[in-house]
Amino acid sequence: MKNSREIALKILYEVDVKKAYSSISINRNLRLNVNELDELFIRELVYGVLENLIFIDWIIKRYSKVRFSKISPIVKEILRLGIYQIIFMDRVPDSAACNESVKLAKKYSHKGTVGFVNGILRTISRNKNNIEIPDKKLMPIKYLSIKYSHPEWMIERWVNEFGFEFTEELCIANNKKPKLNIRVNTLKISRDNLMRKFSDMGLKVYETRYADDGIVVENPIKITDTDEFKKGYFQIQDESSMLVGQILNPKEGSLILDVCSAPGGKTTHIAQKMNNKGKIIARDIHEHKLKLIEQNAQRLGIDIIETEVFDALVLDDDLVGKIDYCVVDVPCSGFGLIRRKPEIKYNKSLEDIKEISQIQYNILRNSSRYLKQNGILVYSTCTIEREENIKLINRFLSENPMYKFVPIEEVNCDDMKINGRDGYIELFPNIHGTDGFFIAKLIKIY
Ligand SMILES: C[S@@+](CC[C@H](N)C(=O)[O-])C[C@H]1O[C@@H](n2cnc3c(N)ncnc32)[C@H](O)[C@@H]1O
Repeated sequence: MKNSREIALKILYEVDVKKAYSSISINRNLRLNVNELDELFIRELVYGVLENLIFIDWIIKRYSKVRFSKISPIVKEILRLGIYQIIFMDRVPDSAACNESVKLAKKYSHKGTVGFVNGILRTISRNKNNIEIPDKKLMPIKYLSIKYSHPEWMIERWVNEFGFEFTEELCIANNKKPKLNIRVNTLKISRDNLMRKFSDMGLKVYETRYADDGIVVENPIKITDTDEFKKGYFQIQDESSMLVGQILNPKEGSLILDVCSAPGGKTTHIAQKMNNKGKIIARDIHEHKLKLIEQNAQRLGIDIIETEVFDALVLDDDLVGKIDYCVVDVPCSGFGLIRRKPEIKYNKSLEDIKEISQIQYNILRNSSRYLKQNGILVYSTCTIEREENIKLINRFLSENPMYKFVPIEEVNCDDMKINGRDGYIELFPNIHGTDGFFIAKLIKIY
């Protein structure tokens, strides 16, 4: 059987070389009879390395006699794991970190690399309190990039958009673990009653700040194994994403179109808001993902959702002018989710943002055509990139004068941190404690 470090190595290799998603690779590899303590250790190793990858590689480049590009992928992962333990994990003695890394090198690489791994890790261990990074004043972008492991192009963009201090706070928040948020299924139970049940189970819970249906769980257990989950009392969903249904605020009996709906977090919430009365057409381009909506809807006791495979980039003439509410939760760069999926930082480029924002615009333009007069459209992304958010909406409104913003009244705008009066909200992990998110609310006026 593989030990914890071997499993972490396998996951990191899959994420880096095979471009797997960390969450999917972790879940797949942890299915194999791993006990709870080992699971926590593996998660800490994997997320720790991914969160601090640029900093860790900076250290390798400083101390390695072999050029970084010449180090084989598997040896790189072994070094990264070793360095993470030495620099960030006080409870692992450096000697154990070195010895275990050497064992991995013996097993997974050729003999020649064993001495290399041993030598570099012991040198780093000796120098770990004197690792220099670029100067904050002289090279501010490089400083933030290496200290918080975000690519330079991303930092430069954010510093221009949000300023240096904000960007530093954002990077710090991006490297922190998010708290588990769940959405109460008010079709089956009230928030108070579910909180009481959770407290009785020994869970520390409190209400989400902005979302009416959300609960924060401080000390989660395997919550999807509970009877409460199986009975459909709740759904796992970040607070930011719950605000889409809250802001859409649909009337019972309406006809809703959700053009990018899988896996259905928002669709099922909207059905809940409609008291399971009316009809929701839930579309997505991927058939296998639509099955997840159907499974969730069944568990939650919802039967007003009809799923359909449909490409939102294609205009469906049959629905033009027929929809009361349209949800446009587009695919995006995902930079609001760095806390959950740190590899996002390294897998996307500036070109990807340009490309995805054109797709988003085309999806929005088609979706807007489905609204009746006075119909409402909510556009959302899980990114903080303004090119995919407010700049895109402003362009849409200037080219399509029959739509305008609707002031958002469904979220407490007296809270100075959130302002929806102009018809949109931006959420940031460093300010709101949520995923980075954008929601705009539009109406078709003629
Ligand atoms: C942000 S996710 C949607 C999340 C979902 N609304 C929820 O709350 O669970 C974007 C979705 O868009 C889908 N998608 C991507 N391109 C699409 C297209 N051209 N037409 C329809 N769906 C698309 C993806 O498969 C993905 O499920």
